[in-house]
Amino acid sequence: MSNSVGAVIVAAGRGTRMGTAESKQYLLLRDKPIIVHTLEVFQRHELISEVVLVTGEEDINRCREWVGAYKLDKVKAVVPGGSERQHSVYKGLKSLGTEWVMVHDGVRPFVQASEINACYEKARETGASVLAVPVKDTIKQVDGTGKVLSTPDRRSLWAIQTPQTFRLSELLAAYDAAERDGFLGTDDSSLAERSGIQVSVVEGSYRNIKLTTPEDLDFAEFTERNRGED
Ligand SMILES: Nc1ccn([C@@H]2O[C@H](COP(=O)(O)OP(=O)(O)OP(=O)(O)O)[C@@H](O)[C@H]2O)c(=O)n1
Ligand SMILES: C[C@](O)(CO)[C@H](O)COP(=O)(O)O
Repeated sequence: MSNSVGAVIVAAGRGTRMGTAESKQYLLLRDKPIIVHTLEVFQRHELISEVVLVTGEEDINRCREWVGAYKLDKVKAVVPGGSERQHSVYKGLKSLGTEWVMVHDGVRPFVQASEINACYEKARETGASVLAVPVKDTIKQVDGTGKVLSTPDRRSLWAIQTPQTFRLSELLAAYDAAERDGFLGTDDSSLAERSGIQVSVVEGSYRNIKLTTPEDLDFAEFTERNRGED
């Protein structure tokens, strides 16, 4: 059986928490759109044979231009997303033709090649994997009025990142089931979990942040400045 690996990179969000006029995935970092930085990590990676980019309908043309200009020839399709991340991923999965899929947020440009390797190896070994870091803060469950309900044991809590890696056919079946049941999850693993897929964590880095709020851009600029030229 082929073990080809593809990536679905989702970038169809509006970035409301970032609060910029331009969607955050298109802001420039060292003169290059953030989404291009992310795509380049997968373009350079020897494991990845195919990439599907999911964007807003109105952004498809400029994304296709960047695919050409930055020689991102592993990007086989640029497709329109949906109203929620889950809908965007689903559309991307339907356009991919590999045995394995890594789903990755377009606004996580700092993922490392070594992390992609580790995620793939763990998925081959156990069936599915997510990149994650142990939480640093104490986490509390709080009700709608601000009253603390409980303090879960931090040793069992991980902050989940992307990539999230699955057999494409299994993840597609999990997405079909979620659609059928009207289930909406905030990551891909939650759909896989409810379909009975065992998912394992791979310990990653606190640097693989999801650029979400304005202070994340300070971190991104600092990180880029200190990385120097590739
Ligand atoms: N309908 C959506 C929503 C999100 N995403 C993508 O999913 C990733 C993670 O989402 P998030 O950081 O929440 O992005 P936004 O939805 O754009 O942000 P916000 O919630 O602040 O509006 C991003 O790369 C985003 O572009 C997507 O493809 N389609
Ligand atoms: C998939 C994800 O990045 C894992 O941390 C996250 O759940 C995306 O959530 P968002 O609500 O789209 O920010």
